[in-house]
Amino acid sequence: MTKPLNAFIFDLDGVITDTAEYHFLAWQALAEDIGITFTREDNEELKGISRMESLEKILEIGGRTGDFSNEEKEALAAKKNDHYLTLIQKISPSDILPGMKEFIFTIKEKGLKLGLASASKNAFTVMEALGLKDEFDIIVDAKTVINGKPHPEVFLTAAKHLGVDPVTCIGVEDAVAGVEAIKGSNMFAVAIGPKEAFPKADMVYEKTEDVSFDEIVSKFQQS
Ligand SMILES: O=P(O)(O)OC[C@H]1O[C@@H](O)[C@H](O)[C@@H](O)[C@@H]1O
Ligand SMILES: [Mg+2]
Repeated sequence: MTKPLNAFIFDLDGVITDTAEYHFLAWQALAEDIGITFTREDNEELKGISRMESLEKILEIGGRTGDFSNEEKEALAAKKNDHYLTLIQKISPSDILPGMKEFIFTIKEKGLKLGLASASKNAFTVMEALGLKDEFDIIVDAKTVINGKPHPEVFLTAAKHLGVDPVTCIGVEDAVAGVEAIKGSNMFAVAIGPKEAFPKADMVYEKTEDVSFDEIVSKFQQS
């Protein structure tokens, strides 16, 4: 008997579009403003992590934990978000990462459900700009859940809204925290990025253009 497959649940930033780069640029500018050197390597740890948690990590990197009041931290996070919103203003459907549009439409053609599980409060804005908002059956973002990734809540909420059992879902992520959230939800995890970064993923593709629907489904069936 083949294992039932009902849905694919995607992360957004860094999987469907390269907003991960814009998050990095906006954080880097903010870090510089407060005298902190923030590198691309540091940024890897922030992928999938909420806005406020990301700020805390940056302050930790710069040895400035405790230097700012809660109000000041809110203001810093708001400043980063304003910058990020400026950077994403130009996003259009041409910014969908290579192979992802075809992948998403194959999933739909096969009659499977599509969900989005994003740690971003800007997920709807970005999905709208990409022209993908109405293609997804459910979008769950950071505004609708209490616990951020690596907690499984965002993936479990998406599965619940889709009316499917998490074990019949495949999650797609580019963040270590995200893969942890998928596995914590009892879903099959596909990671995008360097193989060595994702020991917990069921499958890893280095780049989005390498993603193969048939290969993923076959590995899922064998799992
Ligand atoms: O600040 P936002 O848009 O709510 O995003 C929160 C987080 O969203 C995640 O999707 C990104 O991977 C993180 O880098 C980002 O910090
Ligand atoms: Mg991501």
